[in-house]
Amino acid sequence: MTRSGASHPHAAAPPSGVSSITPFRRLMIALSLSSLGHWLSVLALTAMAGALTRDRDFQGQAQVIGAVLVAMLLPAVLLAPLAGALAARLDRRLTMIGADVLRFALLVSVPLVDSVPWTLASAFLVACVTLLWIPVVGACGPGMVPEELRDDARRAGRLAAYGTAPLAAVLFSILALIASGSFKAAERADLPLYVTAVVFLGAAAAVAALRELPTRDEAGFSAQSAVKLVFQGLQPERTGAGQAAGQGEGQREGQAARPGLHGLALALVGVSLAGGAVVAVAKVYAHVLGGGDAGYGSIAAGLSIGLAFGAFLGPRIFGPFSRRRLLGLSVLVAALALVAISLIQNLVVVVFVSGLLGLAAGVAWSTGNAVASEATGDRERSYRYLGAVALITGLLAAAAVPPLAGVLGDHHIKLGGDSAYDLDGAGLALLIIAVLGLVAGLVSYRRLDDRRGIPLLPDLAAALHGNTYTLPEQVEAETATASRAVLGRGVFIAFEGGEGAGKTTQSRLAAIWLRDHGFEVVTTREPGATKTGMRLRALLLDKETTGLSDRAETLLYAADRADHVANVIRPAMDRGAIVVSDRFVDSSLAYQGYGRRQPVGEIAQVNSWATAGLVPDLTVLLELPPEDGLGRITGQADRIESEPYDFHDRVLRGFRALAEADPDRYLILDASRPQAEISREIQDRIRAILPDPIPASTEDITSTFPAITDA
Ligand SMILES: Nc1ncnc2c1ncn2[C@@H]1O[C@H](COP(=O)(O)OP(=O)(O)OP(=O)(O)O)[C@@H](O)[C@H]1O
Ligand SMILES: Cc1cn([C@H]2C[C@H](O)[C@@H](COP(=O)(O)O)O2)c(=O)[nH]c1=O
Repeated sequence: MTRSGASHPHAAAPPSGVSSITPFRRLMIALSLSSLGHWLSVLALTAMAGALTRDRDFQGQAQVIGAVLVAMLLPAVLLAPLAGALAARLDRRLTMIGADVLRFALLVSVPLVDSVPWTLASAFLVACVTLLWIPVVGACGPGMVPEELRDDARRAGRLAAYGTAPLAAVLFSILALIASGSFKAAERADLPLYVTAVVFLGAAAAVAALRELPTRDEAGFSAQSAVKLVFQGLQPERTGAGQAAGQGEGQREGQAARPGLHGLALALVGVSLAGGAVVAVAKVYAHVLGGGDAGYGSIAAGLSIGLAFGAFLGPRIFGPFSRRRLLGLSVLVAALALVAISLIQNLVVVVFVSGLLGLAAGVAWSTGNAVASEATGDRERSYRYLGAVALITGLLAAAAVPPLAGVLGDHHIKLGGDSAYDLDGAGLALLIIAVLGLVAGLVSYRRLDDRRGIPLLPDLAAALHGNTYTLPEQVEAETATASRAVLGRGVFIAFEGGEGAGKTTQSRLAAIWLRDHGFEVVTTREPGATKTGMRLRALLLDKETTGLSDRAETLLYAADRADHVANVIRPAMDRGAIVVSDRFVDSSLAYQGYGRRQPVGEIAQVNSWATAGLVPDLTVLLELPPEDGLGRITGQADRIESEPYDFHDRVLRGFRALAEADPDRYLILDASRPQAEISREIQDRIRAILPDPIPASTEDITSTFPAITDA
């Protein structure tokens, strides 16, 4: 049984316009070229290692190629903070141009020197230079756009940095095809190296043409140790000496209370291991399957194209499906794809199944990011954490899988009669990693699953149709709950949104409309609906209240809410009234969680206790850009309204994330539209949750609908 997800009449369009800022656009061109060079250099240097070891046995060749990958990943794991600190002291333009020219020179030198040690050394040096380049671009980009476009700028940067990977793989395959038809075996790896070098030269020229680079004085450099990020996990960040001294216990409790985060780490490791293992042996595996370097490039292309599609399409296709379930499932699909890659020894099949593995990994990446952001309330930090887990797992895969393939060696398995099955070392190593991935997938699915008892297949099928699956007995129970509303159980409707979005206006309009149709309605608000609440409101919103810690603020809002539920909401609902509240728990999740960057999961727990688990039957989310909402407010801004734009922007995004995570409970509306239009949509939705819907025809016939105007 399914029910429709919340209607989304207004999908908050991200502010557009970064591409119209010429210096930023030019920087993105330079970043795209440099990133293209980076991805090409990984393929070209590993191909060179393969060419230089072509006379060695499988084991020797796999190990040298694995060593090149390790040399290219190790600096990012060990030296990122050092490189960040160094880059911050250097001139930005010179660093970027110098880094590109250096990479050009290193790549040209590799075929000229033509030795394994120099190829390894160059791989390491190219990666070190890349490490200097990355923080400079990271620091320049956001400074070139206005504050409100910073998120867009970050997204554009990530697209340029990662979106070029599939292009690089396709280009490499084409170059490898050309080289195989034109050069001797010993020289076939040279062409991709020279082309990569030229791409870096192009990136240097693009930076040289960029006159408007911010100077070195501006802040914005950040490069954290991947190891530290992984060990720190998604624990709340310690921000002060007091916290460090006194809150260890609380943090441990918080971590344990955040459901699914252990499953999250395991899922990320599982999927990165599967992807990393394919990359680690793709070169030798393609050779075993008779594909040469073009085959190697095709496997990389399959993987990276799948990854891009998965990351982009996953959240769109599986919209209403539980993200936690989806994360566990995508790890299982990636591991199963790896089983197929290891056993079906046909290059074309391997390329396509690599695409499937990439697709699953992309879905896991975007879903993992959403799950982590939801738990921490900090998208950037979650993103960095995911990147660090993928990097370290990739490094381990590159270091361990090729030697494992060599040690395992080839196996000739007799299947009875004349038939036999050949399983080479690479295939066997991939099979072992696939089994590990399956275990990680199963355990993480169990730990992450937040819809236990709901069968998976109908749930998935409903999600693909844009709906959320509901058990028949659940629907009956919900209908019965609604029916009891007029018989003594009440209905609870909350209005949420940023400052000046129109919550007070719309909650009043809804209440008038409901009363007009005979319901007992209690309108209320947070904070400050009770006597104690009014004192808390004064304390919380008074600008004289300075130095209030984020945790104390959260608890004061929760205290107001506890009093509100116990003395106003519950009693009204118990006598069957409809309660309409201007703000409820989601305000704390959005303001104190996303706005103040505190863990959303922990705030939800505190509030669940404070409200004895009360959840609105419907939450109307009024979305309005902060500048518009704050512009609507007349009079002095209070303590929260006075927070910077960034804060209110995080709050807006926080509300959206909450609504998207539970679409059935929300009605998301574009609050910039005329009041009457908004209130009409709210009435339609309220009608649907009332036990005895007010027939629209009644209104038409009797014209009882009051002419409501804003007082
Ligand atoms: N749809 C609308 N279009 C234009 N103005 C509106 C709209 N809805 C409300 N307003 C006006 O915006 C101002 C703020 O509205 P309202 O007090 O309802 O917002 P709010 O979300 O409750 O604000 P706050 O966060 O301060 O509680 C009021 O002057 C109101 O008349
Ligand atoms: C319930 C709640 C509120 N806030 C903030 C949001 C607003 O800035 C004020 C309340 O003012 P309003 O004019 O009545 O909307 O408080 C919050 O930060 N956390 C909460 O839980």
